[in-house]
Amino acid sequence: MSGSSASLQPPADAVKPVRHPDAPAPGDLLGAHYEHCFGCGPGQPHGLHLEARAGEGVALTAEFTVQPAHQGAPGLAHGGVLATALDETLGSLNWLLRTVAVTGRLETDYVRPVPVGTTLHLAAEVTAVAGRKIYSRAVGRLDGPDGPVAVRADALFVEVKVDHFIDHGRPEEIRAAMSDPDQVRRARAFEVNP
Ligand SMILES: CCCCCCCCCC(=O)SCCNC(=O)CCNC(=O)[C@H](O)C(C)(C)COP(=O)(O)OP(=O)(O)OC[C@H]1O[C@@H](n2cnc3c(N)ncnc32)[C@H](O)[C@@H]1OP(=O)(O)O
Repeated sequence: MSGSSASLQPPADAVKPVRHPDAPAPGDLLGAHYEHCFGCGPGQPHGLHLEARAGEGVALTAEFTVQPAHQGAPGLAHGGVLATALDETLGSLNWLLRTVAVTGRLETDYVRPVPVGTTLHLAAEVTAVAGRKIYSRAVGRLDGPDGPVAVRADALFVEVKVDHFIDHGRPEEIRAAMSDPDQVRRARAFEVNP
């Protein structure tokens, strides 16, 4: 059974998403947007280390291998960790739009358990944009990109200004991220907002 709530249905005036001309080429790895991101950052020993790769249009694929640190029930991935994998994958789509946005709503269907050691193959796309609202969906499969569906999500991201992070984040982390020598990571976090 599946079906997302009314607030995840794009309104009548929603438009198709437009891939930014400077978006990474299809097949390119996106890389981590922040060293300490629990979803993708290399500086998080127990993080997901999710790797996303640009697709065609405003779509991408990602992979995440479930580690022992990600268990909920014995030998199985924790549901919150799987939601994180979906959130991170969906959030990465915003780099293809060159929009800074945060998750407003994330609805997840858990279809099959995901064992430790499994690589989850995720695919996500933006379906519509309405003003600051970005509608997207993702699916995660076992055993390969065409394997059985394990998880699904529909989401609404909301575009924010860089002030969102400056106003709400801790100054020490904001300062460190702003002085990250990796220009792409800096741009993804702070410099792409109009
Ligand atoms: C820098 C690179 C980032 C890469 C991210 C990687 C993946 C990780 C993604 C995340 O996990 S982000 C962290 C988790 N999310 C948050 O911490 C967000 C916390 N929430 C907020 O900061 C605010 O609630 C939010 C910015 C989402 C919205 O507040 P605003 O005051 O800016 O907007 P507003 O409340 O006016 O809502 C704007 C529109 O979105 C709609 N909306 C907002 N939240 C909604 C919601 N939860 N459900 C449905 N609709 C929602 C709202 O109804 C409205 O629709 P209309 O324009 O049609 O009136």
